[in-house]
Amino acid sequence: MSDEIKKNLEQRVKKHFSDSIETKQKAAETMSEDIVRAINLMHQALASEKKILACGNGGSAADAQHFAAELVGRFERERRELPAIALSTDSSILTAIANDYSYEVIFSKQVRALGHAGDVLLGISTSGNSANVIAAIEAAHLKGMSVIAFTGKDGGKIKNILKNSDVHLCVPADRTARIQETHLLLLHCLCDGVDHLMFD
Ligand SMILES: O=C(CO)[C@@H](O)[C@H](O)[C@H](O)[C@H](O)COP(=O)(O)O
Ligand SMILES: [Zn+2]
Repeated sequence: MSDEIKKNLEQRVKKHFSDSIETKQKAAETMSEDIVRAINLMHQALASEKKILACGNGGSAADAQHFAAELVGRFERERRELPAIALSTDSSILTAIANDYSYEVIFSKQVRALGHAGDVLLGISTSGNSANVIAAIEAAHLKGMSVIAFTGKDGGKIKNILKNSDVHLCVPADRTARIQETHLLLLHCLCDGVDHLMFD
C-alpha cells in the first residue's frame, strides 16, 4: 500500500471518528430529556414484572440482541436477571413466518404471540421506514404495550404512528452508520438508567 493511500485511509478513519463524536454530542444536547422518559418507561415495566421485546433489521437486529443480552445477563453490575427477548434471533420462527406469510410480519406475529399489556416494545429502525418494525409497533399498540422507537433521519413513517405515551428517540443524523452508533449509546444509557433505578 502506497503512503498516499495510507494517508488517505487515515483521513477517512479520522473523519468517521469526528463525525461520530459530533453526532453523539448533538444527540446529548437534544435527546437527553426523551432518553430519561424512555428509561422511566422501561423501569416502570420491569419493576412491575413486565418484559421488553426488541426488534430491528440488519445492524439494528444486532442492537436488539445486544440489548436483550444485557438485560437478561447483565450490564455493568451483578443483579437479578431482567426479562427481554430479541425478536430477530430464532431462525426457525423467522424463516417460517417469512416463508409462509411475508417478511413484513416476522416481528408482528411474535409480538402477538409473546406480548402482553404493560410490556414494552423497543423498535429500532434508522430510517423509521422498515415495514416489519412498523407492523410490530402496530401489533404492540393493539396488545396494550408501550413503544420505545429508535430512529434517525426524519423519523420516517414510525414518527406518525407513535402515541403520546410512547417515546420516540430520533437521532439527529442522516447517515445510517452514525445513527446506528448513537443507537448503541442509547441502549447503554437505558441499561445504566434501569440498573440505577432498580438496584442502587
Ligand atoms: O448495518 C447496516 C448498515 O450500517 C445494515 O445492515 C442495515 O441495518 C440494514 O440495511 C437495514 O435493513 C436498514 O433498516 P432500517 O435501519 O432502515 O430499518
Ligand atoms: Zn451497520
